[in-house]
Amino acid sequence: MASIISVSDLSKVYEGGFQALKNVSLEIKEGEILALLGPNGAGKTTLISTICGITLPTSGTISVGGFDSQDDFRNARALIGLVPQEITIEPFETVFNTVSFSRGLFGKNRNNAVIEKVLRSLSLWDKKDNQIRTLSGGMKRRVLIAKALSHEPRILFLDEPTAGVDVELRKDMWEVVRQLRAEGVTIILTTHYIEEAEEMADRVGVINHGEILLVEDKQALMQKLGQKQLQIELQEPVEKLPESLSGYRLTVGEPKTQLHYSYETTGERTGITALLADLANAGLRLKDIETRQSSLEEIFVNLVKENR
Ligand SMILES: Nc1ncnc2c1ncn2[C@@H]1O[C@H](COP(=O)(O)OP(=O)(O)OP(=O)(O)O)[C@@H](O)[C@H]1O
Repeated sequence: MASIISVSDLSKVYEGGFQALKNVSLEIKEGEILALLGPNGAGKTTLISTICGITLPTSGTISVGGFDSQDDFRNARALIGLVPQEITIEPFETVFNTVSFSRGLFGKNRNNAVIEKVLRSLSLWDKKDNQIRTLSGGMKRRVLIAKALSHEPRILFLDEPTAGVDVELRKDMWEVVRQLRAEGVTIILTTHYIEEAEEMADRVGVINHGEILLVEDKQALMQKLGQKQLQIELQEPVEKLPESLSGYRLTVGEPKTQLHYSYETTGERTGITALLADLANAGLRLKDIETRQSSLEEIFVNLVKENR
């Protein structure tokens, strides 16, 4: 697949001297969904804003559909729809007019058929005459997407599309994104949620402290990230594990009533069923069990170790 966006050696130092991006290079392929995963302050929004030409780079270049993001700003920007993190829409305007007005901002002629198609695809058509202030939070987010799509961009940026959104609505948003991809739109979304990246993306880029740590196919990355821990609470403390359990990746924790077992979520077998049976056979009585996923922070620590 050809690149639709090429970011090359991009750095951004904000006024005041803070360096938010450090020599970022990134190729975004036409038609893919790329998730940018990173903790707060990693530089995700800065990267998006710079690609969209809203923030000026300190050094480096960006090409969008072959247009330089600075020298050819208008042509580059016309290819992009941007859905910002915050909801900023005129409360008393109707849905239809809001979206139609956005199209005009890109110098495109009024085209009711396009606006209708966009609103229908986002299940907003029956709300077209409603004032924005009467919509639910989820619908307002859809209006933001509709605005971003009003000028028929080939690329859509979604900055944390599901932050603060309930589970049901999050799934809805995922469906909308999938549909857009099926229509050939290239989608870049930022997220804190591994689950979201796992669900949506073709490729995942991990960004931390202004640096891209890696960009990989989702499957390959999930294999790396797919470690979980089973924490077992025993009724009585153990000093040493019985010999019959030596085949398991099992360690005694602190206090000694705790056992830790780590396993691959992506593997065919987790070994949990056999482990629990063998614990019972060894006479160890369980009080409680709990599982936990490696946190983003732990994953980053591991990635940083691996990548330096
Ligand atoms: N206009 C600005 N001036 C100075 N520093 C800024 C400015 N905008 C962002 N920063 C800093 O740059 C860093 C990266 O911010 P950015 O918003 O890109 O992160 P992010 O990954 O999008 O975070 P979040 O997940 O919280 O949205 C942060 O430390 C932030 O404080």
